[in-house]
Amino acid sequence: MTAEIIYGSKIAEKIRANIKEEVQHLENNGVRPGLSVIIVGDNPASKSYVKFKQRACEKAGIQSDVIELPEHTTQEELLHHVKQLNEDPSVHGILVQLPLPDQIDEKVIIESISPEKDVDGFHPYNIGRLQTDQDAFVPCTPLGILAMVKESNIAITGKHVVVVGRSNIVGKPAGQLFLNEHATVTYCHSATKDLFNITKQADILIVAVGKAKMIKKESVKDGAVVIDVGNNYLSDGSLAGDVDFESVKEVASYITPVPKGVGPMTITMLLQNTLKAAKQISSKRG
Ligand SMILES: Nc1nc2c(c(=O)[nH]1)N[C@@H](CN(C=O)c1ccc(C(=O)N[C@@H](CCC(=O)O)C(=O)O)cc1)CN2
Repeated sequence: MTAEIIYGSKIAEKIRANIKEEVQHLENNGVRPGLSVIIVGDNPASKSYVKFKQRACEKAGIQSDVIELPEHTTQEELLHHVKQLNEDPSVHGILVQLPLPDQIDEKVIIESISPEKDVDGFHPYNIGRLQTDQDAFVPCTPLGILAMVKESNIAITGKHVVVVGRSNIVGKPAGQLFLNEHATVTYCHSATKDLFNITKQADILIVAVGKAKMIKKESVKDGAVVIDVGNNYLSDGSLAGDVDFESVKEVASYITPVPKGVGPMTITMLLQNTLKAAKQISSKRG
């Protein structure tokens, strides 16, 4: 079997075209969706992700502003910036790029973002709503994964979804999202015993651990759908996923590549969440 490749970049193009139209429509009614991104420090990967976000916003007609703060920024200073954005009526979405430097507590910052502007979907309010299957801002990467799976007409109900990784950004909400779609979900992590025996039982395998090429074909069931969230920069400057693409594509039915797989969908779901925030906030204001 050779897997069908799910190009997130292609699916993203279609969704972004629709978002652009909706943004235009909203603007014709006097509301220009606005996203503010805060980045602290000089992490090169974070800087390039923020650039992707800015460029995507521009193309979709979304107003985007980036606040760049130095590495030594204190938690109080960052809280002050978030507070200002919470109060700014032209800002519909607020995103603090992660990771943050050690002197800042990520959880405190995330909780300071107004839940109605939390387009990353990381605030406990939105996480709680996702967990109780209510409308919420859902974290962009899991939301993008679900959109790719649905767009590829892959059935989810009753399927065994194995999530490798338990981060708050990807692993945990991805499992929750697929549970809400009536999958049977197993989480695996660094303390999981006999990991590859469990990955081999997955109908849909989502890997988000940050270890280049750790999943080989021997750890994947014939016909499984394999979603690779990894973005690992190797010493030669190349980019690798968490899945050994060349080997796993021989046994999987569907596989996402890196790059051009999950990454572009993450950015697209950020645009979608920003549009949703702008619609909700403007309709409340009347
Ligand atoms: N506040 C947030 N911080 C972080 C998030 C997030 O969703 N919100 N996610 C990740 C990083 N991330 C977005 O911020 C992200 C990572 C990768 C990509 C992407 O498009 N990758 C490309 C390849 C990149 C390259 O060529 O260098 C791809 O996979 O095709 C987008 C967004 C951590 N922080």
